Amino acid sequence: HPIGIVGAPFARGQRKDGVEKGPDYIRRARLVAKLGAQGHQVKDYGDLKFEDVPNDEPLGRVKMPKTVGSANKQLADAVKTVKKNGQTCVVLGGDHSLAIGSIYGHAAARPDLCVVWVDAHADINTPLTSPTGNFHGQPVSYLLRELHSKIPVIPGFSWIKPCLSAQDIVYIGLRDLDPGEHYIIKHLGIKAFSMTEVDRLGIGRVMEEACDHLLSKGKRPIHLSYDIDAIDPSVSPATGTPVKGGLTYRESVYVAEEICRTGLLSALDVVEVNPDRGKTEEEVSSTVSAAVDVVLSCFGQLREGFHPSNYQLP
Ligand SMILES: N[C@@H](CC/C=C/[B-](O)(O)O)C(=O)O
Ligand SMILES: [Mn+2]
Ligand SMILES: [Mn+2]
Ligand SMILES: [Mn+2]
Repeated sequence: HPIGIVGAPFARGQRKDGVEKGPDYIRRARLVAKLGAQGHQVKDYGDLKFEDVPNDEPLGRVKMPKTVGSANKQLADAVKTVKKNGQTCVVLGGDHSLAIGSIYGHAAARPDLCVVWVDAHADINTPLTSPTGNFHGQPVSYLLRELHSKIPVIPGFSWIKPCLSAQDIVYIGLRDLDPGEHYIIKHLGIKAFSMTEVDRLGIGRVMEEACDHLLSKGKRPIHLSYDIDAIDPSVSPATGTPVKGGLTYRESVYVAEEICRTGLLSALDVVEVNPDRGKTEEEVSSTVSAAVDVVLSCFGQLREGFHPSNYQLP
């Protein structure tokens, strides 16, 4: 499939400046050229322009709801357009609150989608369970039908209707959850492979079981929402909420290789790359290059090697 790239330089889902630079740093690592070299037709739609909504009062602990709501409405429309154009959509973040718009817009075009959420965190706090009020820790709660009654009316969010059921999402990489999130995952029976399962089963079995769970009733489009903080901070330190004991570089690539192998990848978010959180140039480049390798592996880059179909041995 052809690929459509959307830059989403958004930071208002959390409090640490710099994550809005993610799209720029990933593009500067030549993502578009590298995807082209892999034989893909790539259209780069450029960066969305996000403006703070004026007099955006906090709602309890929840900060800048109108700004977050309007940015995600804008992103939802952009993602829907990319899908209507028959492209696999790649959203470059920006913080993880963007998954609200990305998944909503994707579901508008492909209502039968399922979600693979790769993250140290579950991002499933409701506004009432959130310990920080940061929206990047809440996106999944707005998308799940089963949690609809637990979400209060929020200015700027009236456009959102839940578009996912609990069995339509699988988590990989979890290792830092709040009590409310753990309660929700257990009570809704959401399939979750924390780092304990990654250690116990190995990433091979985890991917096998994750795909079996989501695709047991037949093929359907996959939305892969990849938070760079799923990967161990020794590989990707330049991010807002690093947590030790994460995916190795090899595991982070294997996840993408296996999603690619399903042939069902329909949209990808790569979020939470924050160049300002790298203590050294090397930390920033290591984080950005991990993000680029996740994308390239989602679109066919293989460690076993590759040769063009028309290759002639000289
Ligand atoms: N659970 C914490 C951390 C949220 C982390 C969000 B991230 O996964 O998008 O990095 C919160 O709710 O504030
Ligand atoms: Mn996240
Ligand atoms: Mn995270
Ligand atoms: Mn984060």
